[in-house]
Amino acid sequence: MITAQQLHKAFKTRTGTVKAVDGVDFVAEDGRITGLLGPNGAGKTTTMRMLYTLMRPDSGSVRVDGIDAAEDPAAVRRILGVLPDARGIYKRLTARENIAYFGELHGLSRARIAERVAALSARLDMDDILDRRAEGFSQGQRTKTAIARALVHDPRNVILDEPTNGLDVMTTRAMREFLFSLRDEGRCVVFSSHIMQEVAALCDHIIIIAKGQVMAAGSPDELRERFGEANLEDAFVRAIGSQEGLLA
Ligand SMILES: Nc1ncnc2c1ncn2[C@@H]1O[C@H](COP(=O)(O)OP(=O)(O)OP(=O)(O)O)[C@@H](O)[C@H]1O
Repeated sequence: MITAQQLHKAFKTRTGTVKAVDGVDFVAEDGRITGLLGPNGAGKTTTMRMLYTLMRPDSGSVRVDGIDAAEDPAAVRRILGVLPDARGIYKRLTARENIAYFGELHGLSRARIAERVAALSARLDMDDILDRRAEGFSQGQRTKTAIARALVHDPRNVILDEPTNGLDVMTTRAMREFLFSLRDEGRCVVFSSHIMQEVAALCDHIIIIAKGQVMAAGSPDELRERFGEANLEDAFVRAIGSQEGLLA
C-alpha cells in the first residue's frame, strides 16, 4: 500500500517558482490499480518521482507498506518496482543481462535471478528477445525489458510512469492484461497517464490531478456519478475545468 500525504514540490525556474505538486493526498491500496490522471504538466511525474524516492518532497510524506520513504528510502526501494518515465535500459546489454543486473543490485542469488528472468519472460512474452542486445529494440521491446527489470525482485508495490506510451494496440492490450494479473496477485499498482481511455479501461481507483492538486478521486463509476456525466471523459473535463480538460 502506498500513501501520499500532503506532498508539495516546487521548482525554481528563471521566470519564477513552479508549484509542480501542491498538496497531493491519496492512498493506493493493495489489490487495486490506482491511476493518476491529468493533463500535461499536471504534476504526475513529479508525484511519482517522490513516491519512488528519486525526489524528496519539500514537505509531506510518502509511506510504502508503512515505511516512511524519507526515513528509510533503501527499505522502500526493496519493496517497490519502478518503471520510470525515462526507461533507461542499457543498450549494450541483452534484455536478459539488463534484468539480471537489477537482480544483482537487489542482492538476489544467481539461481533466483535465472528463475525470475524465466518467469517474467514467459509472462511478458519476450523469450524471442531475451538474448538480443537492447540496441535496436522497438519501443514495446524496451518497455517490456524495463518492466521485467522493475519486477525482478518480486515487489509488492509497482509504480509505472505512462506504461503504454508509444505502444501499439496489441502490445497495449497485452500490457493491460499484465497489469491486471499484478493486481490479481494482490499487489499495489500505481500508474500515470494523460489518456482518459487508458485509465478508464484499467483503473479501480482514479486520482484526477491538475495544477499539482487532486481535483477528484474515486472509482470510475463514482466519478461518473459525482459529476453526473455519462462518460468518464465528460467527468474529467468537469473535474479539472473545461478548458484544461479539453487540452488534455
Ligand atoms: N526539474 C524541474 N525543473 C523545473 N520545473 C519542473 C521540473 N520538473 C517538473 N517541472 C514542472 O513542474 C510541472 C509538473 O511537471 P510534471 O512532469 O510532474 O507533469 P506531468 O503531469 O508528468 O506532465 P506530462 O504528462 O507532460 O509528463 C510542470 O510545469 C513542469 O514544467
